[in-house]
Amino acid sequence: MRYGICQIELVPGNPNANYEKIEQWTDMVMAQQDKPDILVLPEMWTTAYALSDLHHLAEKNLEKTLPFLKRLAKRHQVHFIGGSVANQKNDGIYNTALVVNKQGELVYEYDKVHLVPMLNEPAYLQEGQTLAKVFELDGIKMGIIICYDLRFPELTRALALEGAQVLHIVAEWPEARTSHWQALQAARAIENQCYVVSSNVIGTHDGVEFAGRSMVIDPLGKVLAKAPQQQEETLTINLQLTQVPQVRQDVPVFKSRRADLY
Ligand SMILES: NC(=O)CCC(=O)C(=O)O
Repeated sequence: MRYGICQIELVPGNPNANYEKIEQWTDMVMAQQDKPDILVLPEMWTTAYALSDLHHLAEKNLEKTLPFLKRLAKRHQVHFIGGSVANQKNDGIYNTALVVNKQGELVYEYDKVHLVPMLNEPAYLQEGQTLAKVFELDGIKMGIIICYDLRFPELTRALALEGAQVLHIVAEWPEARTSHWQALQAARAIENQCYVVSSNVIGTHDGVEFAGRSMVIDPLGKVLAKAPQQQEETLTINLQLTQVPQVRQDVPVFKSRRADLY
């Protein structure tokens, strides 16, 4: 499966500018001879962290982003791990991730369950109430979590126990905690013996500098690709996804784990 991973600088509080950026990026990446099968976008990519403006910027029930991604998916015959967006539901605004397949169908939707206090999310957003679940693209079981979720190993373990072979992390992770960003992704890959694919942003907003360094890590924890800190970048990489069963056989942590004790 060939991946195209988006690392960009967002325009905070300006969804139209960000839709335009993502459309241009998609058209550019899909114009390559060796086209990706799957594209990965970052967290809150329509608005960025313009939290105090979300009451008028958040879209209702994905009414803008879903048709937008469906249109691009069908135009280019490509799957989207569609990052996340500020999503107004009946009882408040959620940080909602979405996955759209190349037929233009919504495959999966997930509301971030761990809101990040360090970026003040709990003051503006509602926390999701449903555990992240596995979805399939081209017959491969996968999962998606959103940024701060990375700190909670239980969430990724639940996805791995459901059979996820690839974990996607869509993020706006700050530069101040870059060492955590890198170490935790490697830890999730190693302990769950799965691939980790992440998309982060660059730039600075409201005094917070973002870390970039979007990554691809294999099930042994080896970094296969890494974007720089302060540069827009597209990571393109072929993942054979054959390594997971072999690694799980060689180091059988899923057989050795004591589900009877914890
Ligand atoms: N957008 C986020 O969830 C940021 C997470 C973060 O800053 C951290 O975990 O540290």
